[in-house]
Amino acid sequence: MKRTATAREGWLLPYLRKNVLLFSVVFILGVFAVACAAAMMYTSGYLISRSALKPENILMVYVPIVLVRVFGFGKAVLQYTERLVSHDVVLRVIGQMRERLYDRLEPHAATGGRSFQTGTILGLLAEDIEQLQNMYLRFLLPMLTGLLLFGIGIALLGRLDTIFALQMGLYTGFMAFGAPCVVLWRTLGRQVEWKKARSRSYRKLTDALFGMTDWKLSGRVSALVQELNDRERAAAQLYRSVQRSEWRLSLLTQVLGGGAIAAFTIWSGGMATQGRIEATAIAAYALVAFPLLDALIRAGHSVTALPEYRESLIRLQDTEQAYSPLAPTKAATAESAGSEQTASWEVEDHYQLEVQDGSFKYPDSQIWAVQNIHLHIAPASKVAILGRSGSGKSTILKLMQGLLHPTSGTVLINGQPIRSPGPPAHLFSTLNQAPYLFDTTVANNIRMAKPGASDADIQRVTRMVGLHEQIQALPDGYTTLMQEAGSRFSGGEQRRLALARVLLQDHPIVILDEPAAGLDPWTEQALIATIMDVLRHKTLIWVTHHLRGMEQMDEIIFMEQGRIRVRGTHRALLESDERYRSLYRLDRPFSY
Ligand SMILES: Nc1ncnc2c1ncn2[C@@H]1O[C@H](COP(=O)(O)OP(=O)(O)OP(=O)(O)O)[C@@H](O)[C@H]1O
Repeated sequence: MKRTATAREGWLLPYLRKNVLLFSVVFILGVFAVACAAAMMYTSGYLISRSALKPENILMVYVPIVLVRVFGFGKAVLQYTERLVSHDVVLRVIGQMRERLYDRLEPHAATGGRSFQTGTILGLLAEDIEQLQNMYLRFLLPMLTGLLLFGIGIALLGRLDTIFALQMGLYTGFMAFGAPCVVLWRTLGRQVEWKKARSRSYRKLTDALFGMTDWKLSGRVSALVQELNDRERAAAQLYRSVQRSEWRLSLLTQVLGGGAIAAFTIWSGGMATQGRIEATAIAAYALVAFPLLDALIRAGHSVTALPEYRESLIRLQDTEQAYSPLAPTKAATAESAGSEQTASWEVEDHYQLEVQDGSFKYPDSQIWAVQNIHLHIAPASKVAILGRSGSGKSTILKLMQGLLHPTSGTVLINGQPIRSPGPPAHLFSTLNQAPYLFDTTVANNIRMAKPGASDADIQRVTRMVGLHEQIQALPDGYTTLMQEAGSRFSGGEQRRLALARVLLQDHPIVILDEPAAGLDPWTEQALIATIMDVLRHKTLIWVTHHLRGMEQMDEIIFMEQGRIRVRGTHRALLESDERYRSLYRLDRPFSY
């Protein structure tokens, strides 16, 4: 519920609200730091003028001397503290944002995800969220400080000379905000284009890295490098053009700032001539403008980066939406409305999965991915889902895990309809054909499934999957480094290590997504035998194209174009279904 509200409010407000106290402290520190700088310049100006009048006694300028030191010291301390607190709070916020995005993406990673583009995701996690850090540090906080000081400065000046205050208000207002807005308007298109080019570059680069072997085999690496270079160059050209506009803006504001100082000096000279201020205050008025104008210019400049922040925000919101579980059916929503009782899967040990007349259509598709599915998977039962590519096997898995919600019909766990954000992650483990082994020790690779697991726990599961002796024989036993992507282990051994992870996790339902694909028949047979043996007490849902091991399943479901074509035990299907029989013959030519 809380998560949904956060998603609705976007990526800025919830974090501002959550850390309002710390943000207020940063804002107050920022204002006081500039105020201290202004006070130091004012007293310095006064001190210079007073000293020029040759005071008879040093004691006559003693107080301004002390004040200059106090303000100078105060400014440094306040600025340092403001940086410290602001970075602390912003880094916390960035951490929370990355966690939020990760939570959204993680469930989809387990099942392959929807249009999962690693480059886009890396770009989001690294660059876009980083941009939002700047949004707080370089835009929001300086802008608030700048506006407040601008208001106070003009109001104080207005007490001395209303006309001059109005003129300066308009002049500095144009300098600080008007000129950057003009530059923003002129560079808007190029900024958006640059941001998109960067994002495309990220995508292309990660795509190229993943397919590097194929690029090498096709002998086209130099063409790829050339294309990547061209993209980078085009993006850099756009960036340079935006930068040039910003440098011009910088020059313009510095010149206008110089004009403001000159105007102040002339005005304060006039005021002193009229006897409305002391002559010693002329320099003070001229100097006090420096830090104030500086804060104002910084605030104004931050406006030019707004399109970048906006692009990052849009991309984050789009990704969050694309990876959120799709809206539950009206029936499921009505059933769950107002019921705050604990879902039964949170309290029971045995899990029963049901799909009642489930159908699903992807939002951008005209055809049903699955239609009128009825399934009942009892605790510890073994069910295989077979079918050609595109027949709807993965969609059923996603429906059962709550990653998708049926367009019509219901999915239940222990009699409770699954509703957003889906059943807890500790219900399902997945064993697939490409487990990733990280470049750390063998023990750590297994322990990642359950971070607190002891060495004895790890050895128990490696014994179960038949790898203990082999691991012990490695140069450093369980602390041997895995080497890149587990290259010291064969394909079959890598799957066994992944099976050890699944055993350590000890979740009640295990999804086997072609875990033996690509292995030779003997290794495949041995692996399947181990899987069936060590996971015999768990619910198994096995998605496969092959029929090896089907004898051991309680039910085989044969999918075709999103529907269940036939179902039954291996023996029953062999007897009754010609298609299944011929497939079995093809798959296992020597055993039938
Ligand atoms: N994100 C998506 N958007 C639109 N259509 C989709 C999407 N994912 C799958 N489909 C379509 O839904 C149907 C079922 O796809 P699904 O991935 O469930 O099949 P599958 O049996 O798991 O295939 P495979 O064995 O190749 O993984 C297919 O027609 C597929 O094109």
